[in-house]
Amino acid sequence: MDNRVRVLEVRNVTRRFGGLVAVNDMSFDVHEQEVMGLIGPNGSGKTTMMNLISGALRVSGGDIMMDDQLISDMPARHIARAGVARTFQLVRMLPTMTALENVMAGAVFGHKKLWGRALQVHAMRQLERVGMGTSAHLPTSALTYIDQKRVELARALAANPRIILLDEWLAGLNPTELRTGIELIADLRAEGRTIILVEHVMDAIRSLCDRCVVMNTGRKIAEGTPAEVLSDDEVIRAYLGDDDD
Ligand SMILES: Nc1ncnc2c1ncn2[C@@H]1O[C@H](COP(=O)(O)OP(=O)(O)OP(=O)(O)O)[C@@H](O)[C@H]1O
Repeated sequence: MDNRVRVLEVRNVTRRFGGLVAVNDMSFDVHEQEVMGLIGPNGSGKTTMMNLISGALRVSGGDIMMDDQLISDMPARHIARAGVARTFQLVRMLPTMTALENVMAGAVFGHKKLWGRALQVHAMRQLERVGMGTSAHLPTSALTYIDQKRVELARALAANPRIILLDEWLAGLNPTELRTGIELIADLRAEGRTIILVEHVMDAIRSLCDRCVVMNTGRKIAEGTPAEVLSDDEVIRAYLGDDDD
């Protein structure tokens, strides 16, 4: 019997850009406290799928449910309030604002409204959570890349999300930073959060993901544990084809 609690249900979701079908009839579930990897070659539709979940893009067809709420009909800010937070492939922060101010801005999108001193304390806790407490008052433009990524994660956490969408959050890190990053994501799962990550770093996929959904040209071509999908013939062909491009 499957005892896992489903938090997100993607059903027959399609997204077109003019004549291009970037996401084509995708269906998958995400369970509570699971790290689910959304993987696939470049241009296979992963970021578009994340944008559909967060509401940054509207679906052309199909449904996305979170618990019993139909989120694919909601504007992005309502989806955020329902408990979905994200980081971006390219770090997006206000460079002249301090780390703390950026994280405070993130808290505003959450489902728990905080103001003034309480907001500041809450934001500071999130920075400490990602090891950035001592840099709280630096402008984000003065931070290294990994530190900017940490602040971005703290900003996502400030909304106290149930589901966190990480789009290549581990990309561009050196091996030591990568280990720290992987531990941080594992800790988030341990504290009860559900994580969907788009990732190309195979070590991270192997060590973090409970399950992976593999996309190629907008479609799901495999689903299973990292070991299962990474030994799947169609998945191997899709990745090799990508290398030939
Ligand atoms: N706003 C857009 N308008 C038109 N086409 C788009 C748009 N966004 C994405 N696409 C196209 O949709 C397809 C899927 O892109 P997407 O960025 O989702 O892939 P991806 O798997 O995330 O790729 P990568 O691993 O390179 O980030 C690509 O062909 C891309 O050019």
